[in-house]
Amino acid sequence: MFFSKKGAGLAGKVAEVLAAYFSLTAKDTQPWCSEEKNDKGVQITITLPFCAKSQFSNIEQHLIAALKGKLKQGQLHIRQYIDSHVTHVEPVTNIKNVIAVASGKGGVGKSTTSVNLAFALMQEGARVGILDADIYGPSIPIMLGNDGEHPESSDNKHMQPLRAHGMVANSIGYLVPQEDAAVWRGPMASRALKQLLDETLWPVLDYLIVDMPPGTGDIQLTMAQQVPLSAAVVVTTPQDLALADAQKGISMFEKVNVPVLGLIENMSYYQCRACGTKDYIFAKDGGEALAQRHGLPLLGQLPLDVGIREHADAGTPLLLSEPESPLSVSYREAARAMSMQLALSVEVRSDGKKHLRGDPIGIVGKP
Ligand SMILES: Nc1ncnc2c1ncn2[C@@H]1O[C@H](COP(=O)(O)OP(=O)(O)OP(=O)(O)O)[C@@H](O)[C@H]1O
Repeated sequence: MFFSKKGAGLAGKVAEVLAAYFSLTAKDTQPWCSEEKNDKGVQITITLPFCAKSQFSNIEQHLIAALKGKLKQGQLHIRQYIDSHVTHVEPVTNIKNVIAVASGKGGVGKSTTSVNLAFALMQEGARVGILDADIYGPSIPIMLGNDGEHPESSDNKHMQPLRAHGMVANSIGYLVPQEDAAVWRGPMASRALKQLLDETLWPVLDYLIVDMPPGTGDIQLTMAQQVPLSAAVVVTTPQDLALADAQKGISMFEKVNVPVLGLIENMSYYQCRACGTKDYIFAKDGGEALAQRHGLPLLGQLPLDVGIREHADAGTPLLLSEPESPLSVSYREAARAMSMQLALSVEVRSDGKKHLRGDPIGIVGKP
């Protein structure tokens, strides 16, 4: 068996085509491509550092067509491996990347986006969990359809995460009545988040999506500092008021040195089901302009859609109920863009996999 030098031979050519496919440079894609000679001939393996499972067959077809006869079906193997990325705080056992989903303004669809993004990442082949840090208005239990359930604990110190539709989750909403958490002061709220994060027996996860409380005040700042965030995503509507607050959200993460991977514009437009006309209820392209101003990618633009609201209220995740709908396709595009942006723009942890200990003892089943 023989592995070629990265960048040479057929693997080098594959890297070049792959670079054009993803609008990157061959320097970016060369480390993903390796070549091996065995009794079947030259075999090429591509290891993507982000999740994009739904695109594997498109990528394969594109490469075979572009490399005209040099690469054949059965010669190419595509897989993905998501690394842990650097954080300023010690990582949480078993979690490779904690990603905050934040918004400056309340009610812009941050929780809805968190849940749909989490399932979209899962459909792209990542192992994903969700943590509801919206201590004052936890809505994840309703959106996952398991409101009223409680985490189990065998030692009164650690909790098993809840499981819903293949996703692991925890939320203050599973632990205390909402009226109780609503009156907590800042330090208690941040302590609760830290406990939820540290005392849940998370299985190995590529991404833990954290639905942050809305706003950019002291509580959110403390949370952003205490949680080992690899990065953040900011959700906004295109409306001026929401954009001004989203801007504050971006600045808050900059202040605590957490990279912002991009913006998601929610409620971008409403499309009439009868005539197809698009109405820009909250103004047009505000998210795009804000993203441009900050040199950030616009990861996605989602419409105001009754289906998004209905699935959130019913606890039947849109991505699972209607996986092929244009909305689900848009969420998966946003998930791939987010995952790719993390892989390309944030450094990989130098101490590697030390914090990955396998499934914690006592955990039932796999995610
Ligand atoms: N794209 C959308 N289309 C239709 N309804 C939406 C969309 N996004 C969110 N909603 C609805 O808007 C309401 C607010 O959404 P959500 O709870 O996700 O916002 P939030 O920003 O997390 O709110 P909070 O500030 O309370 O945490 C919910 O009723 C949700 O179902």
